[in-house]
Amino acid sequence: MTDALAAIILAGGRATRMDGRDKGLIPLAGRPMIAHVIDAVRPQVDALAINANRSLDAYAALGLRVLQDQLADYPGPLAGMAAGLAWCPAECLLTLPCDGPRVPADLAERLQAALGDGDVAVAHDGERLQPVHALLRRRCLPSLEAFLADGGRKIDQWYATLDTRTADLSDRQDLFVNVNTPEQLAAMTDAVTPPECGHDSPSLPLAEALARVMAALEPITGRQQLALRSALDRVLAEPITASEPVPAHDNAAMDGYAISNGSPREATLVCVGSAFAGHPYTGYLAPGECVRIMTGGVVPAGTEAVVMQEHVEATDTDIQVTHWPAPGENIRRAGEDLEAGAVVLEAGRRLTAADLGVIASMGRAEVAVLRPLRVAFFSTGDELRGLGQPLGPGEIYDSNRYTLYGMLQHLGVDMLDGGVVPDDPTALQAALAEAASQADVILTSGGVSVGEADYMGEILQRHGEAHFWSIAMKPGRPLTFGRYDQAWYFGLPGNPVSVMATFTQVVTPALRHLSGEQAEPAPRFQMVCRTPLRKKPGRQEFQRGRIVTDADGSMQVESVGRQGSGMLRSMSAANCFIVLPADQGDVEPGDWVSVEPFGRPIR
Ligand SMILES: Nc1nc2c(c(=O)[nH]1)N[C@H]1C(S)=C(S)[C@@H](COP(=O)(O)OP(=O)(O)OC[C@H]3O[C@@H](n4cnc5c(N)ncnc54)[C@H](O)[C@@H]3O)O[C@H]1N2
Ligand code: MOO
Ligand SMILES: [Mg+2]
Repeated sequence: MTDALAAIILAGGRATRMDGRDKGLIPLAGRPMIAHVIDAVRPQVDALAINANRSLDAYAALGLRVLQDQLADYPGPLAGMAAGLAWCPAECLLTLPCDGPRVPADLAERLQAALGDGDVAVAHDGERLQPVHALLRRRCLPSLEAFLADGGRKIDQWYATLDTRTADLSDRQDLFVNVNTPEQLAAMTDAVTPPECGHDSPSLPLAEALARVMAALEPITGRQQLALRSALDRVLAEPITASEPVPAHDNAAMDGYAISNGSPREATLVCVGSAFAGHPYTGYLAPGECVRIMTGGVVPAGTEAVVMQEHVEATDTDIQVTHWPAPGENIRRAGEDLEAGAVVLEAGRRLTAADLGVIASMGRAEVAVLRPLRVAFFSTGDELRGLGQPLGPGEIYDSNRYTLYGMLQHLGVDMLDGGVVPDDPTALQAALAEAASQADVILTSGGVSVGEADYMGEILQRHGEAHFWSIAMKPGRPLTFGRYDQAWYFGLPGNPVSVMATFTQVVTPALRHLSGEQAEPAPRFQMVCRTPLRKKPGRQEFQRGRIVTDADGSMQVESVGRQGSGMLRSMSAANCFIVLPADQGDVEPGDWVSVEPFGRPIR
């Protein structure tokens, strides 16, 4: 790269082929077509943006700036180029279409070499100019704006007014192949899938997919005022502040005697009264005096310390201290638990059992929480039967709705179970529309891979908004995220273990965020693995493991055995995921691994 370069990928056109679908977002080898263009261009330029006029959120979710045409009615690529030049933070702007994913690594360099001191360099494929594959100087913007204002729409006509150079790219024919028909899409899929990677074709790291999901989601804001008990597991809508100190008074931590300040150590102290919990002693302790006090009793004024009754010799009227306490010993100070005015619990906290107690300790009977998230879910597949029905040939029972039910229940959401929907686009779309009319989030399982009965992505693409990801995670590679009407959509892969893995790793943090929760990621620990683990480098794996405690009390982890993504029993037998990084190979006994335990013992 010589001079600073920016690029704009043109996705603003009105698609007239491929059923009018937004070309850049059509899935190609598991990812939106434009993602392939982005990957190829990004290393060649200093700044990169997308020109689009619809599906703006879907484009923005790719992590790039999205620029819309300034002119109405899709006047063609020139309007996108104008938007790009107006934004262009560099001397020159590379332009290229979103539906030509096979961008050579030297495209920018070749155009730059041809540009010299001209205004624009345009690619030539050996037969004709390819006008949207161009490198423009930023100084062309006024000329372009004037051309458009005069009603100019033809790109070649505008180029004719400039110092236009030609870049011979006839040896880079792949660049000019774009996708207009399903057949071309199939051919392109083969072309962009490197044969040596096969099944593990270009994929997105899980962390990246999660970051994209989180960036897209807007937490709900509806509130409810609830009685304290009903607020368990709900998300606080506002911070809780202590109006009074807790405890309100200095009080005894032991059953024994409050002994007065300045009493000589050998003295016999006269017992002048009692301070039981709820029954304070109201007088002042003078030197040589003590008060019988019970745990929780208010410490009288003039007290130096509380001595536990095991450390005195007592008669009915006086005591002799055998182990003199340090000043302040066994006194719990006012405000040591909660200081007056302090924020005790932050907004966004999901209330635990301990939190209910803390709030109760301040005397509050009600709290403001966010409304529960409404999550609709259904299973997809012609082979699925409900429980209790007889199975026909090739049929299986639907288990995903039961694991989803369990995991959603633990997240405290309101659930709408949509049952099983067959692999039929009309029925699936109707189910999505129904779910979207009632829920904030729709979860489905199955039908998101590349099979001929995998319709979910296509339906979302036509009627909603979809991002298809091939995530470098095992199990759980295919995942669709998007929107249907106003509802967020997660299409989980059908394999039962994949459902649970993608749910814990993507859906759980997403639902927590949508619920307004300020959630911490699930904790992971390093542990020695005592069984061998088979692992091919390529995808981050979530193998099912069991944490076991040794005779000496130290924790180790072992595999639960076979790890197929259809073997749900492996999840049942496990109490943790063994999380193996993408580049990791086999694990030998004694190697350290990262472990993510399931569940939380207290919450
Ligand atoms: N040619 C390729 N095939 C597959 C790929 C691939 O990359 N290329 N990916 C595989 C991976 S990895 C997964 S995961 C699955 C995901 O498949 P789908 O999301 O399309 O799900 P289905 O095809 O509908 O079903 C897959 C599997 O799961 C069973 N299933 C589905 N729903 C349920 C349910 N509710 N309860 C129990 N079992 C269910 C279904 O019967 C299938 O056996 O794609 C691979 N293929
Ligand atoms: O990702 Mo799939 O879940 O390997 O079976
Ligand atoms: Mg499938």
